[in-house]
Amino acid sequence: MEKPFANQSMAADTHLEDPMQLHNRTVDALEGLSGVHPGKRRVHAKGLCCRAVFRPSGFAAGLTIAAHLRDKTAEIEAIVRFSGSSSDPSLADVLSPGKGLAVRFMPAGGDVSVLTAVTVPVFFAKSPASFLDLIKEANRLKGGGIEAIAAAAELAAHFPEARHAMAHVGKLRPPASYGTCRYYAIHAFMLVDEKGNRRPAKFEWMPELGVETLSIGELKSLPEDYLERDAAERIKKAPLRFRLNIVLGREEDPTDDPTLPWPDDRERIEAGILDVTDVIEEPDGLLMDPTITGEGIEPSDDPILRFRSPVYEESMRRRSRGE
Ligand code: HEM
Repeated sequence: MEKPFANQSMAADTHLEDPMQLHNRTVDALEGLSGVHPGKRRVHAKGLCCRAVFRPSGFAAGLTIAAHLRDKTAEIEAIVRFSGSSSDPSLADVLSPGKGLAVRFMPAGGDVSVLTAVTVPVFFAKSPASFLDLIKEANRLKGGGIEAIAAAAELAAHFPEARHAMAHVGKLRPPASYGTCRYYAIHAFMLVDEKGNRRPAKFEWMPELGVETLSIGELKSLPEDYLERDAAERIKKAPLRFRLNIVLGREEDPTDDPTLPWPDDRERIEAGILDVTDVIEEPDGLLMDPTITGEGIEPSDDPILRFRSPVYEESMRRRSRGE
């Protein structure tokens, strides 16, 4: 069966289906959160780029022909970007609620594959239109000077589909390190095997150092960019290591709604180990579009996943013009 979009971003397709340019209006609304910061991403504005190597375990070879997941003797080059979720690049690390880990796998002779993940397992909205409504509402509440906690309560009341994500965000504590977070790619993807069989799966990164957060007492003396400093210091001594889990979905598990978690007991396969080895300057034109999956992994029918492609391209277009 033809595999549409397997090796390219989905931006062009969504442009055709979207004469209203919802993605443009969404980027406008994201800019409303903390203003325009020239040259910066419209969210996840503050980040640290690193070089990494991924070593597949080979356990996923029966499930997918993806070049970076099959061969257990391979060493796959990767670029990693850790980030804080805020739209404001000057916000102190401790104040930015979620953290991100975006990985660009670059297998020799195979397709590039991007995996973006954050420290909450579900998303706030199940459709692009409701996401835009939610951001507009967040902007309105901010304009009204409502305090953060009251604003969050109001958002949760107006957007019931956001309740799981809000509950997770409410429980987040500042991490000890980018290397001590568990990161979830949230969406379902379809794994495609040699015979063309497709099955739904999710991805998550487990930190080798374990999950570690900071106590209130430890927060007092932290520099604003403590996470970047910590990562740079740790990486000088030893790679930051993460294990990639593939979570296998069952027929009844929703693939089109990123606000809903899958049950905890789903089978997990350890697909490989990522070693983050060096801090680097951000390469020009780095775009972590999650619909760039490469052969062997396809975006699912999740409308948020597909929508992210034109949004990220628009954010990239603006920031690369220095806007
Ligand atoms: C409607 C849904 C979403 C919108 C509109 C959105 C928007 C954006 C934008 C505009 C950027 C900056 C892109 C760039 O300039 O390169 C970004 C980055 C990012 N987003 Fe999203 N996002 C959405 C959903 C998600 C979800 C579900 C996740 C978690 C899996 C996520 C994780 C990230 C991460 C980790 C980055 C930083 C990527 C990097 O380091 O380059 N986003 N997002």
